Amino acid sequence: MILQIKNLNINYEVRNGFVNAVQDVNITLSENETLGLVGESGCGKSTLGKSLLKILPKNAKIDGEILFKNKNIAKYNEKEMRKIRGKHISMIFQDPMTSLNPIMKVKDLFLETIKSHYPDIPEEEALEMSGKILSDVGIDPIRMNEYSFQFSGGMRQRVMIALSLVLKPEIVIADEPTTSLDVIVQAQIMTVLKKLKDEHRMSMILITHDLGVVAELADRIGVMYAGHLVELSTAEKIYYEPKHPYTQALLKSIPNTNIEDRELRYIPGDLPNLVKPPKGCRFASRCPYAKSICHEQIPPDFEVEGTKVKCWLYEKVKV
Ligand SMILES: Nc1ncnc2c1ncn2[C@@H]1O[C@H](COP(=O)(O)OP(=O)(O)OP(=O)(O)O)[C@@H](O)[C@H]1O
Repeated sequence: MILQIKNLNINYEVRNGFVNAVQDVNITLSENETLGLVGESGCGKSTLGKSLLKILPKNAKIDGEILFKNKNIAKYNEKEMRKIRGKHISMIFQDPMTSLNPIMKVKDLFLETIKSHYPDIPEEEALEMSGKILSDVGIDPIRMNEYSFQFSGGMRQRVMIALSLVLKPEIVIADEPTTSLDVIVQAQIMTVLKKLKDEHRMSMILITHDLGVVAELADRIGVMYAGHLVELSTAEKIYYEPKHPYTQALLKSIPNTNIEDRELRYIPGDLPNLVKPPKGCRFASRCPYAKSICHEQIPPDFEVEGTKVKCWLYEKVKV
């Protein structure tokens, strides 16, 4: 097990209290595994992803354990975390336009990243590493001498992926890596990411609001709703035997490619206010099956046919 997240709670301090963005989340990640993390905007996916690198804003407070190779990095200070970031755990952000410094040549972006972990590396060697990973993502190494603003959106995202992978981290966290790109470029980028992930035998956490994006890539999928991990199972079980009413609704809301049935189904209602979250299940007010206990008590994680599901409907099945 490369990563174990235990009882993770993340609260943002705001003027009127705390936003409970992540509550009591437990997840494990194995070597070479891809875990998809899905849910609609505001459910806490990015907060969880960023907490693993401790790059949350100052008003965020993390409780719980984040065990990376059995060491609790949740307790690490900034200096210790700097040794982890990029080299052991790296992140691909959703918008390469803002996360790549446009006034640096691409080769200098690589040199900066490599030298921050290997200060004594000869420049020639660092450039060779950079050229190799750039060609792996389909960019001619000669373009290292250009600035990132000279690249198209899809090419910038390839540069971003190459930069995140150049130090061969054990875990890469990809946060909506293709959201800002058109569908064809999205597919190309995901193919590159999958190929490199397999070649380098990395583990990946793929964060997205789009269940379709994780369909082919993820081994397991975690579904988040309003700060709770409501369901966790293999990708197959999530698609073919979804257990949580929210997962079921999310699957129904995927636009159908069949022209005859092009109805996009929305889930009625809104996400709850996370400053004053509901007492029980956070999906209860939108759930067609809600019973009284759902409004009163947070469901535990029930284990049903190999799926972890946080829902009172499974109370009688098995705890
Ligand atoms: N800096 C912050 N201060 C206060 N609250 C925040 C802050 N950042 C995020 N939040 C809140 O935390 C909750 C989770 O946000 P988060 O961005 O993790 O969700 P998300 O699922 O990744 O959404 P998106 O896909 O839109 O980024 C939301 O209610 C959000 O408003």
